[in-house]
Amino acid sequence: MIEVRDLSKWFRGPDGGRVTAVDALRFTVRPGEVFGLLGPNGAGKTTTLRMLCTVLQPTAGTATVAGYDVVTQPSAVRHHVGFLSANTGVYDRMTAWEMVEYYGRLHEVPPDVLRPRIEELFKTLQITAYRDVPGAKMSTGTRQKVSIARALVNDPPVLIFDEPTAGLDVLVQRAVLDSIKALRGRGKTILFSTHIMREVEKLCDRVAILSRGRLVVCGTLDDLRTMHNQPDLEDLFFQLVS
Ligand SMILES: Nc1ncnc2c1ncn2[C@@H]1O[C@H](COP(=O)(O)OP(=O)(O)OP(=O)(O)O)[C@@H](O)[C@H]1O
Repeated sequence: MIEVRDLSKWFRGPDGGRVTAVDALRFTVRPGEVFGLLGPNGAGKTTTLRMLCTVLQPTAGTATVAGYDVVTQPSAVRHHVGFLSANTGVYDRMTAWEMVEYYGRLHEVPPDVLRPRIEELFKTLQITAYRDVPGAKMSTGTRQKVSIARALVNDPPVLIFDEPTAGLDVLVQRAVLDSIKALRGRGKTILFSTHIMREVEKLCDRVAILSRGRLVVCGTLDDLRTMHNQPDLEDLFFQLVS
């Protein structure tokens, strides 16, 4: 479960003024649900996800992830969340296996559990052939799949993905989306940001649309279409954020 209550983040802008990146956000993501965060560039999606992963400190408000407070219990949050972004680090000199194993050890996964789990993840993500290939020699798609394996290695209950399919070809995109669906089937709480409406339509149980740091609307796609009398998601998005 993810619970976000009046979460805000301000930055100091280049002119010394205040930039409100995230403004009093409120939403809940439940186990077994895929929740999509949509919004134009600069809407505050990445800042929100980074606060939930404890990479950034909120300026105001509260958030809990898997029942742990992001400000007062950051290390417990990190143990219960798998985070993935388009540029999650894959080290050039480590092989796929070494990298995922390293993160498993960091998360204190017992050795007898770790090996079969990595084997299973590599099989599901179809990267077994790359287990001994170093990061420097991997394609973008393979690097992203290794990052997914890394995010899942400790089997966290909550997954936070920032534009997980950015820059990937359609085959890898589909593999990533299928993995997300399978994770939902296992009762994971999944929050992800995207610009791709097709992904949202295929995957999201509920969405929140952000604009200039504020939540403009939140609900199921059917709710939003009915509420705004607009069957086309892209047109609806345009109507709400422009
Ligand atoms: N470290 C920072 N210092 C100052 N301003 C920042 C910082 N990080 C983000 N911002 C500002 O906060 C706002 C929200 O940025 P954020 O990256 O969260 O948006 P986003 O919705 O993820 O955009 P995109 O879709 O382009 O990734 C923007 O105005 C951005 O310029």
